[in-house]
Amino acid sequence: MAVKEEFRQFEMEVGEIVEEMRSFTHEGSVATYIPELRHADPGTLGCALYTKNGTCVSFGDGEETFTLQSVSKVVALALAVMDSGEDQVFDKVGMEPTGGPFYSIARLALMNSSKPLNPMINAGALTVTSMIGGRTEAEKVERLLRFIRELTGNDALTYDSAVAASEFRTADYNRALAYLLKGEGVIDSDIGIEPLLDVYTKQCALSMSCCDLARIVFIFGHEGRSPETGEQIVPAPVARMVKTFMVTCGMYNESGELAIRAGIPAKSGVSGAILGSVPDGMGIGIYSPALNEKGNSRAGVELLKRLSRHFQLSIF
Ligand SMILES: NC(=O)CC[C@H](N)C(=O)O
Repeated sequence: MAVKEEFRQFEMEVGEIVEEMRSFTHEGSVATYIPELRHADPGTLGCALYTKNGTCVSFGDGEETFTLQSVSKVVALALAVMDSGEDQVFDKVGMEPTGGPFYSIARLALMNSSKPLNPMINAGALTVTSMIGGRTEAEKVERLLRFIRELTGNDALTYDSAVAASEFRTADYNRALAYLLKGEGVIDSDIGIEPLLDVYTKQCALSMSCCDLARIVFIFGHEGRSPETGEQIVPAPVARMVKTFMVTCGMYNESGELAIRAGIPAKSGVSGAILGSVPDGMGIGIYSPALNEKGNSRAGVELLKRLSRHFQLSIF
């Protein structure tokens, strides 16, 4: 009874915090460079917590669905390392934060070697996606879907084809990056660059709710094990590596500040999705599409900071 009461109190406090943070949605704006994303309602703020006893509780607009966008980079990284091996992946992609924006071409072109600095920027993510197992575009997409369904426990999960097509049509920066990387021999995708962009845009368009998001990150926070069966979905060292990238590069050039102010390994996407991992604790999934100037969810970042302060969730 006491535990139940405690949990109810906890739920109430989180609910209040979410509603308090909603005011920050007015300070951001929805991404428009992927045309389909501009339909999102900027006032939305949802959150879900996947807790240790295997239940998921959602708050605010937590039932809404949205696309992963760059949050998918953590999923793709785990999968590419599982499929192609750590050595192969990090032969092509570095491990260092950039301090620059996620889409930067200039940095890549100006470096001595065109090896992308890390897997969380677009150049690195395109390279990582090329190393997901599968001989054809369809096989790679299938591989991704199988993995994401395992991570979320949601067999119906798929990508939003309108968002994927919208990004594929307008992906000029990513197209430029991918061809540059191919020219430099970093990407040697046997499926070709256009099919690779097709896989990448479908990966970014994987569509889900905050609870799905929270379950994914819960698994990364629990050494890669399924919350129900304990089965190893992601090898523990891979889960640890992914979380470390979340701390150093997950929020792009806001990663340092978030590490100090929240101390929660997190990854964001331009849809306004954020996942946060509290080791041995909750998986946090957030959705709020109004973004700050760094491309991170304005209210989502505030919510993470506030949850961390209130419940003392910093890993440091
Ligand atoms: N930061 C992001 O979420 C970027 C993802 C988006 N699909 C892109 O490649 O531009």
